[in-house]
Amino acid sequence: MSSTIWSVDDHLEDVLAAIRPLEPIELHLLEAQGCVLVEDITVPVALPPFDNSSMDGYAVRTADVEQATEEFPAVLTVIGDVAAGGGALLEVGPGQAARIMTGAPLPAGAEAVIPVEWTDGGTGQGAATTMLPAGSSPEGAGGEVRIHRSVTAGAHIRIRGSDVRAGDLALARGTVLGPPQIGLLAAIGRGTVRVRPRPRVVVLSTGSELVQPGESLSEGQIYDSNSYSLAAAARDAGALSYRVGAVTDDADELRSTIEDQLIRADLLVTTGGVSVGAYDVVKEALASVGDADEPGSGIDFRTLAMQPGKPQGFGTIGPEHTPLLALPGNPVSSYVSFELFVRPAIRALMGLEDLHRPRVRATLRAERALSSPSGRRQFLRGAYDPVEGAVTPVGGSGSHLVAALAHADCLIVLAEAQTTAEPGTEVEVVLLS
Ligand SMILES: Nc1nc2c(c(=O)[nH]1)N[C@H]1C(S)=C(S)[C@@H](COP(=O)(O)OP(=O)(O)OC[C@H]3O[C@@H](n4cnc5c(N)ncnc54)[C@H](O)[C@@H]3O)O[C@H]1N2
Ligand code: MOO
Repeated sequence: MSSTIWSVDDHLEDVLAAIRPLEPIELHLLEAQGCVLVEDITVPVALPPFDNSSMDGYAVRTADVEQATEEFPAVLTVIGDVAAGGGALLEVGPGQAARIMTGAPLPAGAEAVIPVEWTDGGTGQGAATTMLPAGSSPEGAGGEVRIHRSVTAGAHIRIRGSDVRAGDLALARGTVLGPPQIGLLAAIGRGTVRVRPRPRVVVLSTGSELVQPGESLSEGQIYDSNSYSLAAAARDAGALSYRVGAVTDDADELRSTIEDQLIRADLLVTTGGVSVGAYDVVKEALASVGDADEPGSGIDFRTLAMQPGKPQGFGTIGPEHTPLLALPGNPVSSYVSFELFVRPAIRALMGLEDLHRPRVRATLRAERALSSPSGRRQFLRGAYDPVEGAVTPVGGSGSHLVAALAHADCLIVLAEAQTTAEPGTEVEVVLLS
């Protein structure tokens, strides 16, 4: 570890400078959720593809219903049914109506649709509330219908191409595919799209004291929470995450585990073993994984001007120069480090433009002033109140406070030069959700 102290911003810049967006691949729609589109998508067929009804009702010619009222209904002959997805179309002539279902193609001759509630539904009674079920006349509607209201041409009709027309740009490259975008792609018949894939992120924790949840603890042992929180955080950031349970403090074992994992990793994250202790195995193991003949490879261990998260390792390893971030072991330190450095790296691999969490200014709501170490940017856990634009600290500054972290939804940022923050003053807040 060099004696230089790095700023949070310089470290982030170095991390992002080493990240290249992943090569695009063709994915099925649902697998592309959350991914960035790398092609412009043109509409091949108009939406809707044909003029169709927006209501269950009767397709009519407007001249036939011009004078229609409930007292003096227009009486039309029903020539049959048009159902959504139906085949051969009917033709509506003067004095005629076709019973039509929502989404069904408008038959030739018809100019508007009268909702069934504005008719007697063919019953000869008063206003209908619904159509008679098809089961009661399987051959389709016939007889007469009494129409109680007039309509103008085009009423209750969705015109072909009124949503998008063939040749329109459906989605531009660079679009992030959320549920409505995936719906549009499906609606225009696209089954697959070219996107940057989700990065595969391998998370492994180190420490001989670590036991997997569900097993029993012996004296001096603790449960491995980092590999869980960070695997979940990686998934939350958009990655496919692979959690590797804790590796003991043995440099050879760690090196061989990392080498084994490289095959399925676009990014590796380790926690623990980066400080100055005698068993800080990550530093020991990773000092020699870089290829000495390859410029830029290898892991650099640094001290950052931040709290928590002071010791950090970063570099690339293996034949593919896979980026690796070695985060400190304290649970809050590893989580905050993930938020600040790993999450943006995952998003950069995905080709997203927006790499960072939103930041807001909020009024500090606290019983006493907060203190922060001089020369280090402090990230305290907080609860943000968007209605009041206020933030309340949750727990203290200790980097072992996992329970407080679980009850926080933001980080309160105190700048390097700031050693106190008085209640009622404005502070910077990073929103975590
Ligand atoms: N003499 C010094 N000691 C320490 C310094 C220092 O500058 N001088 N820095 C402190 C800071 S700050 C941090 S942060 C930690 C970083 O330590 P390591 O990255 O080497 O992490 P470990 O020693 O392995 O563990 C630290 C702490 O976290 C617990 N831990 C580790 N992994 C997990 C896990 N997967 N799940 C839950 N908890 C975990 C571990 O048991 C330790 O309590 O160093 C300080 N020391
Ligand atoms: O940097 Mo350590 O992360 O202060 O606890």
